[in-house]
Amino acid sequence: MVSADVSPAGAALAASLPCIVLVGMMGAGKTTVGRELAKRLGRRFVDSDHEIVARTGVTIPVIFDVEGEAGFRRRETEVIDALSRDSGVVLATGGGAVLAPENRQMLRDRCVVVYLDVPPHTLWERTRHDRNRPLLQVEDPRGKIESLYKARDPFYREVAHVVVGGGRGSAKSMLRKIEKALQEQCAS
Ligand SMILES: Nc1ncnc2c1ncn2[C@@H]1O[C@H](COP(=O)(O)OP(=O)(O)OP(=O)(O)O)[C@@H](O)[C@H]1O
Ligand SMILES: O=C(O)C1=C[C@@H](O)[C@@H](O)[C@H](O)C1
Ligand SMILES: [Mg+2]
Repeated sequence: MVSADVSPAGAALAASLPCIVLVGMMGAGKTTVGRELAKRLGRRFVDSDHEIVARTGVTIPVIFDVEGEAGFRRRETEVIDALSRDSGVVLATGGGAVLAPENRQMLRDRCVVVYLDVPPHTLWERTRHDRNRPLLQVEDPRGKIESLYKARDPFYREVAHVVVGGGRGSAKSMLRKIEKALQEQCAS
């Protein structure tokens, strides 16, 4: 179903690209911007975290409590495998989706992958009051974001076809940058 927000340029872009995937750290805006991007392109929006919650019927913190991070990662791989087969979606991933080599391979092979590169201090500002991210429920969440960013940035870059920076900008400005980068990607 094509929404009223879809521009002719957006529709043309959507038609010429496979599954579009957003990767990046917790708080990078994958869910927020991904939902808007899907509207602009007239695509269905899917989110691997939301799908895991829908399939299990419990929250992500509960999955981490019961099955540990390893259990959550197994579910994440299953869901990414299922969702990335649909070439007509915008897929927002969880922040750790790039950790498994098989996930990186699937995403890189099947999709156009966009890395939202947002600096740690901005990530911290956006996530500091949120209790829904188990990896940040530690004594020094700010330091944890910095170390996760350092460890994961190479994986995000490895899997990405396009890197969009400028995390201080509004969600709207991120959206514009992504659309421009995707248009360039299409033209190349
Ligand atoms: N460009 C932006 N400017 C300001 N606030 C933003 C921007 N993008 C997202 N936010 C806000 O930051 C918070 C986190 O955003 P969001 O949930 O989209 O991140 P995410 O990348 O999906 O994180 P996760 O990996 O945990 O799912 C939300 O409160 C959202 O409203
Ligand atoms: O960065 C991460 O490892 C995570 C990010 C969230 O999107 C969730 O997928 C979960 O909280 C783990
Ligand atoms: Mg999200």
